[in-house]
Amino acid sequence: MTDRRLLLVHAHPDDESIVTGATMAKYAAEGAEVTLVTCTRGEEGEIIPAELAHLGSDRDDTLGEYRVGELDKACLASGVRDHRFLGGPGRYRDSGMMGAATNDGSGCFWQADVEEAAHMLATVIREVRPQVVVTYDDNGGYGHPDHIQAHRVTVRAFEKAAERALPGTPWQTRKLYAIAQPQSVLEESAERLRRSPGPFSAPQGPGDISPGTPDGLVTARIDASAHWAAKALAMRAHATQISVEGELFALSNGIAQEIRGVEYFTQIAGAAARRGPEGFETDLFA
Ligand SMILES: CC(=O)N[C@H]1[C@@H](O[C@@H]2[C@H](O)[C@H](O)[C@@H](O)[C@H](O)[C@H]2O)O[C@H](CO)[C@@H](O)[C@@H]1O
Ligand SMILES: [Zn+2]
Repeated sequence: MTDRRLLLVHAHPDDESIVTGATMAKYAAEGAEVTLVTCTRGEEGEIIPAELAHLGSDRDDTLGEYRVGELDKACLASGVRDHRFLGGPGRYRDSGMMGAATNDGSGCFWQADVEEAAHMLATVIREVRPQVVVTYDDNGGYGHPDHIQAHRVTVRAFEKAAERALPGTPWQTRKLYAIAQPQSVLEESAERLRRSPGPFSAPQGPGDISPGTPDGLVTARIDASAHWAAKALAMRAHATQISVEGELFALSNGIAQEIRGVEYFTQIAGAAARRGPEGFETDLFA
């Protein structure tokens, strides 16, 4: 089926591969049109390779441009052929972690006018006309301001795109999903990693990885295990942010995580889902 269109909204170059890399690769490989919208260029990120430390915001401040190149390679690995930056490259700057002074920067995404940003995103939605849109939950997954803002902007854009008051042809996306990490999955993963963290530090508990999603809120389980290698290759492309060793990875905090081929979602708006015998949807387009 070639008329399936999936649009994903992520905060920084790296998020798309870490939490939805397998799902994107699966649907792209199956012939769906996959559009990725990234809200910032990740200018405030930490840098893992010492030889690239000069790119940092406290030195050359060229990490954003460098991460655009990393994202291009990651999209090639996952088969994503349509990528946009919200408002164009550099329109919104990475806000830094919650509480950082950079949260107050006038051009950062956390300070964006949500209506204005949602209008930009609604324009993309009306152009792409996706049946399915994916972004973060209202906590942004783990409380990063850019992730929280991406959720807010996407929810508003989902509504705006369908509003007749907005000039142009309305588009009602059929289903809106938030990325989920079931707490039971995180607990099992953290236990395995506590025993075998590879070359990284062992998480002390699931909370070292993510707050996670209560299992009862998870509505879709996408088994994209066949596309695990594409996800791992895409994650390797983000070398300033992610270290990959075998089936494990770590962000700049050095804490071991598993590269998972099964990814989970919570439907937050749209048509009622048809769940399978295990209580999950197994196809976002179902
Ligand atoms: C996955 C993700 O959202 N990464 C963000 C995040 O990066 C984290 C941040 O630098 C934190 O201080 C580290 O401990 C952690 O290991 C990093 O993953 O925030 C960055 C700044 O906003 C952002 O650029 C990066 O993409
Ligand atoms: Zn992020």
